[in-house]
This record gives sequence, C-alpha cells and structure tokens, in this order.
Amino acid sequence: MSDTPDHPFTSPDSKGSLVTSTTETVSPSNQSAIANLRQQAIQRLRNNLRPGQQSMADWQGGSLAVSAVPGAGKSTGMAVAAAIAIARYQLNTRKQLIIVTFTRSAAANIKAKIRQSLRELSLPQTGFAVHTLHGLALNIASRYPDLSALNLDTATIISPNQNHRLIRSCVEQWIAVNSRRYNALLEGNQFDGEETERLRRQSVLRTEVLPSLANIVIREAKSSGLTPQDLWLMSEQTPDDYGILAIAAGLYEQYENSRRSRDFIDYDDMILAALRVLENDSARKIWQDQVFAVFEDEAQDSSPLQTKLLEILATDSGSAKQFEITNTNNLNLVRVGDPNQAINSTFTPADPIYFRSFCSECSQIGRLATMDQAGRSSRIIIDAANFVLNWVNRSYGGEQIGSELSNPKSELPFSPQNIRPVNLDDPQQDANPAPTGRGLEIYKPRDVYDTVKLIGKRVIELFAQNPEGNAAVLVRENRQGSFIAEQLHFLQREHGIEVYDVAQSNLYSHVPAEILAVLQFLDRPHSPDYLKAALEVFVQRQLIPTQDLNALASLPEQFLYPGPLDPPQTPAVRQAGRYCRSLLRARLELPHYQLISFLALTLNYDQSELATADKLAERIAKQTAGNGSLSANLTVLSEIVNSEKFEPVEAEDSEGRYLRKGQLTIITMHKAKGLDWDYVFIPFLHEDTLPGSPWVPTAAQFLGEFTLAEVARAQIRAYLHGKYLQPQDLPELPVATEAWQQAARLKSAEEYRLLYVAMTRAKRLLWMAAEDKGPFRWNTFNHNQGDNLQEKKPCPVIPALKSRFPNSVVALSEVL
Ligand SMILES: Nc1ncnc2c1ncn2[C@@H]1O[C@H](COP(=O)(O)OP(=O)(O)OP(=O)(O)O)[C@@H](O)[C@H]1O
Repeated sequence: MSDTPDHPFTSPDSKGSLVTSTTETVSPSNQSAIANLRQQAIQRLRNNLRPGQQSMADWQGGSLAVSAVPGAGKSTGMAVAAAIAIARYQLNTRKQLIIVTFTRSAAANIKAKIRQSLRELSLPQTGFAVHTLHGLALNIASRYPDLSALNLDTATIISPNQNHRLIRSCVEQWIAVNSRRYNALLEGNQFDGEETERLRRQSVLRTEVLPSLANIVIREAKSSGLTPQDLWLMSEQTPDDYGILAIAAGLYEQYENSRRSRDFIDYDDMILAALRVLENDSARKIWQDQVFAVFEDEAQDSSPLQTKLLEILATDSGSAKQFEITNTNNLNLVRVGDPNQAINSTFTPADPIYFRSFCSECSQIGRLATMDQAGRSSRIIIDAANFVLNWVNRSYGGEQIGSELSNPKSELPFSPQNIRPVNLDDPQQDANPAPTGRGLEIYKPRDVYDTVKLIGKRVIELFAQNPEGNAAVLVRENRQGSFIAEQLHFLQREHGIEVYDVAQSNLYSHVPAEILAVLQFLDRPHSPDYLKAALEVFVQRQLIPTQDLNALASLPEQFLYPGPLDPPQTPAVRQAGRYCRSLLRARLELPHYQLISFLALTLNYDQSELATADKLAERIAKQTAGNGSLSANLTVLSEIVNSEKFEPVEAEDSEGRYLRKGQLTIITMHKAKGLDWDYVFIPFLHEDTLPGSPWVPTAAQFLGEFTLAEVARAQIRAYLHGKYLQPQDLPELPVATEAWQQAARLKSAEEYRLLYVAMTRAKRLLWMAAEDKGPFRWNTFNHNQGDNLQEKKPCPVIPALKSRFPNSVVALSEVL
C-alpha cells in the first residue's frame, strides 16, 4: 500500500473541526509531545500486527479490499486498524468510524478489542460505532420515520418461512387471479385428467411448490434490490412452458401488497427503509458528514443491497451529489473478507462473486491487500485445507494457485489463495502449534455407531492429556448432532466431560415453542396432549422429576386433582401435580399480558432466554392489540412457532459458551464459522451430503426434472451476476434445465466451502471420518426404532486426502 495520502480525508483537519477540545487547551510544545507519544504508541500497536494486518493499519483513506485466509486475524487486524484510524484522524462523536460485522457477538467482540487498543493509545472510547448490518439500517430508518416509511411502534417485524400465513395467502391470491398459469402447472409434463391425481397435484402446488417458490424468490429478489416489476421484465427474456419468473413476479407482488396492508416488515425492508432515507439529499449529507469511513468485516456475506448501504455511507458528502455510487475511488471503505468462507449463498442472496468483484476493482487501483498467513493451526492441518481447496478447484476444471486471486468471473468454488504459516517472530502466542497425535487423522468406521465410539474414546484420551484443551464435533445438520449427543451422554456421567449440544441448548425456537406448550396447557388443562407436552417441557427444564409422563397425561383430572378414592400418588407425581396446579393458579391471578414473562421466570430461563421471552411477549402484545385474550395470544404464538424463524436475543458472550475448556461442543459447521478449538471432529463425510446432489421431491415430479424455486433462483442470480460483471450487456438468462444445473453447481461449491470452513476450525487435531454405512436420510433417522443403515460413498475429497496424507489414515484395528 502506498503511504502517500491520496484522499481528501487524509488530512486530519480537511473535514472540519476534528481537533478535540483537550488538544486545543494545551500549549503547542505539549501538543507536539503528546503527538509524539501517540505516534510511538501507534507504532507499537502496528508492530504487533502481521504484514497483512499492517496494510489495514496503514489505510489512509480510499477503498481497500482485504482478502484474508481463515485464522489470519481479520477481526484483530480490523480492531487495531480502527483504533489507529481514530487516533490518526482524531475522530470523535461528530465524526465517526462505522464498523460493521455480521453477528451481535462478533460486534461485541470487536468493540472490546477496539476499546483495548484505544486504552493503549490513551484515547477516550469515542469516535467509533460497531453495528450489525441490520442494526445499522434500523438505526438510520428509525431516526427518519417520515422518509423511511417505517414506523416501528406499529409495524411488526417478521421473518417468514414458507408455511407463514402471509406466504400461504399470497399463494392463494395468486391462484385466484392466474387460472391460466395455474392450470398449466396442474397439467405438468402430462396429465390424463384423472380426478384423484388432479386433487393430489393441487395440494402439492398449494402447500409445497408455490409457497417454496414464493419464499425463495421473494428473498432472493428483494435482498438484491429487485422489484416485482424487475422480475416481470426478466420473465419476458426467459420463455418456458410455465413462465416460472412470471409466476414468481406475481407471487412477489401479492406478498408485498399483503405485507403492507398488515403492517408487517421483513429484514430486507429494514435495509430498503434505510436506503429510502439516504435517497433524501439532506439526510444523506448529515449521515455522510458524520461518517468518516466504514470498515466491514465478513464482507463475503453481504448482499448487493447491504453493500449499497455501506457504500453510500462511506462516500464523502462533497463528492456525492448522486445517490447512485459509480466509483470505488470516492469511497472511504475497507472491506475485509474471505471469499472461500462464503457459506450463506444458497439460503441468502450473498454470493462470493460480489466480494470478489470488489477485490478486483480495488486490485486495479492497487488497493487489494492479502492476509494469507494464519497462526491458528498446526502445519499439517493448513496443508490439508490447502490441499482440499486446490483439489476441489481442479476437479471443477480450474487452475490452481497462481491464477488471479480476484477474478470475479471465476465459477470455481474457491479463490486460489493458500494459507501460509506465520513468521517465526509472530506476536501470536503458540502460533501454528505442534500437532496432537497425527495432527490430521482420517478414519473409515464401519458405521455411524463406530464413529461415536471412536470420538468418545479419543476425547477421553485428549482431555486426560490436556485438561485445558477444548474440542468440538462439527455436523452438517442438527439431527446428526442430537444423535452424537445422545450416544455420548456417558462422557459426562462417567468421565466428567461436559457434552454441549448447541442446537439443543440454543435452538432458536425453543423459547416460543416451550411457552406455547405451557400456555396451551393453561388454556386447556384437561387435554391429555397439551398436558403431556407441558410436562415434557418441565422435565426438560428439570423442574419436575423424570417419570412416565404417559401415565400422568392419560388421566389429567386424576393427576391434577386426585380424589380420596384415587390410588395414592408417588412423591414424583405429587411434585409434578403441585407444580402444574401452581401454574394454573397463576393463570387465574395474573393478567394475560404478564403470563409470558411469569412463565419465563418459572421455567428458570437464563438471561438471553428471558430477553427472548420478553421480545416474544412484546411481539404478541403488538399483534393482538385490542384483544388480549389467552386464545388470541395462542393464535399469534402458534403462528410464530409454526411458520417463522423467531430470532432469539443472543447473549453477547454466547460464543464463550461454545469454547469452554474440557468441554466437547457439538455444533453445526455453519455456526462454527469464526470459532476455533484445539481438537475438531468432522464425522459423516458422505458424498450424498457433501457435495450432495439436487433432487426433485417425488410428489412434484409431474412438473419436470427440476424444482421451480431453484430454477427461479438460478435465473435471478444469472441476471444479477450479469448486471454486476457486464453491466453494458443485457445478461442472458439460462432456460429451466440449464438453470437447474447451475443451481446444482452453486450448491456443491458451497458444500465444499463449508467443509473448508469446518477443517480450518482445528488448531492441533483435525479428525475426519467417512463411515461405510449411515442412515438413508438423517432427518428421518430414528435409531431408537431400529432404523436400518445403508452403504454410503465417501465424500470425494476423502480418498484424495488419504492418498496425499497416507500417514494420517488410521486403521480401525489400531484403535477399536
Ligand atoms: N497480530 C496478532 N497478534 C497476536 N495474536 C493474533 C494476531 N492476529 C491474530 N491473532 C490471534 O489469532 C487468532 C485468530 O484471529 P481471528 O479470530 O481474528 O481470525 P480470523 O481471521 O477472524 O479467523 P476466521 O477467518 O477463521 O474466522 C486469535 O486467537 C487472535 O487473537
């Protein structure tokens, strides 16, 4: 990076009164002494950074793209760079650096690091604000309700899934006014007119195919800034028998109308509302004058619309007469990310292509920095991760390292960037630690039961050797996690090793679902089903002893209010009965609006669960305004539980819970991103999930060998990619069969990136397994009912890894 200032912001006083009042009152000689001391402190902070991190610390205005490998110290580098920028430009409450990260816990983390660095520079804790993207958007939108058209006092924030009433009703409305298109769908590939088949197809279209199309397309289009009108125009370019994009446009239009009429807003509306505010010249100027620069972490996960918001804020108000951004040069924007860790692209419109394209633009003006050294893992783990990256790219027909890092047009799953170990004088303690065992261990267990045995045994050995260490099993889906947790229950009992199943203890829906179960019981205590569901919650939360709940629930009256002639109850039953009766009394004594908070307390919720319950109570109160009866509450709550992803209020330190020493954490690969453990286990590496292959549900095969939702998604992606990469040409959209293949490629590329993220979580031992036999599908697998296992093919990376790292292959005879 050049040291020469080349941006209007580079002179500290070029943007007005940046000099703080403290410096104004000291004498000139003292001022220069202070400046010297500060300069030395800045130098000290900078010297503690790696070369790649230093390029961030040396930022002096303009755009900067930083492409970093896993474990390179992105957040550490960004926090120090932020503190240095605050010092260098004497930022304050009126002129701030905005730092944007992906999650609340990452925001808390980076805030703490910036504060620490500011202390080291003897500076006050001002001059910056850390936000999540949605938090930032909401902040802007809610300060200007007239401009944003967003009134949070009346609007309800929703995050619908395909079962949501809003999606269902937009499907019904669409069908009512589009009989021609609907009939074409009913006809499908071929149809003999038979009545039962017609009814079956109707049901599949109404309850599965169209809701799924609506849900996917609305998110994909809306988060990319496309309107229903844009989809209509695109549909004219892609003639197919069904007019898939035209159906999508119609559904999206219905959705927007219904949403507005009910005063619902979704997460994209927050970003759109902020953008509406910034379209206004004077509001935009106020924000741009206040924002000195924007630093963004995890930039590979942003959607085009989110990026647009950041770009506008990062523009100098003097140079931005326009709302549209056309030139990366005018921005004060640092974006740090790793395109190889883009793992949200199949369920959000984030796509590594956008960050790659930013890297490419920056590269052309000499403003692309790379952070390719990482101290997290042992050498062999780094070698294995690099090997996988190159092997996968080669199997996609790509060039390996050496080809251009930032080529945005590349369709390869990975950018060709190898991880390098850090230098010997690196400031990180115990950087690139010595491996434990073989560092990389690859197993071929007979089946998934062998796997859990092997993991259990290895964990006992590892913690006996190093009680200070921590470990995690990374799984692809929650069902795999609960299977492992169940099988490894004995570790706690017999060896004092805590097994922490993140999905079980942190399932986003557990608070709404538990409150619903208990409220349903309070509403109808004599229903055996409701009683049993509530008792299950009480047992789960250890409020009543474990016992045969069926026996209690089958005769609710006798259990709750035993008469003198009924058989005597055991102490456990009596305790459960007392507990239930106390809740029933509370229901009579408390007003409905207090019931949820009361239940949250009685269920012994922790802080973040209590906050989630409060958020839930508030949401229900808003939606039932004017009718606070218990049944109205129940209607709203059931809808939330059944058809939404109700976001919990996560404690800011939630990640610390996953990393405790002496604990085995079971967590999904997605959630593990950004974290690391000494020992990482990745079981169940089978070809059918990794990379997996797209499939059409049998019920929907009458429409053809593709799903409408994936075809529409791939077509929208192709349009957006074209718009970003060749804005001068009208992008050509793929026809349905081609779009289906593109969707498959997108999916398998993402699965490989997910594996790469998982592998790079390990510090000292990376343990991988591909079993000979596993369940047909995990989500329907019930080993308690003796479900059979079937032969499985390993993920194709596994045989390649084995031949490249033969010493890492562990024979079962050595360990079982
Ligand atoms: N300059 C440094 N001096 C000392 N330790 C460092 C430095 N940079 C990073 N580290 C340490 O390296 C580890 C990884 O850093 P960090 O979590 O910031 O990496 P990351 O790039 O965000 O990783 P990932 O992309 O895998 O999420 C942390 O433990 C951090 O404290």
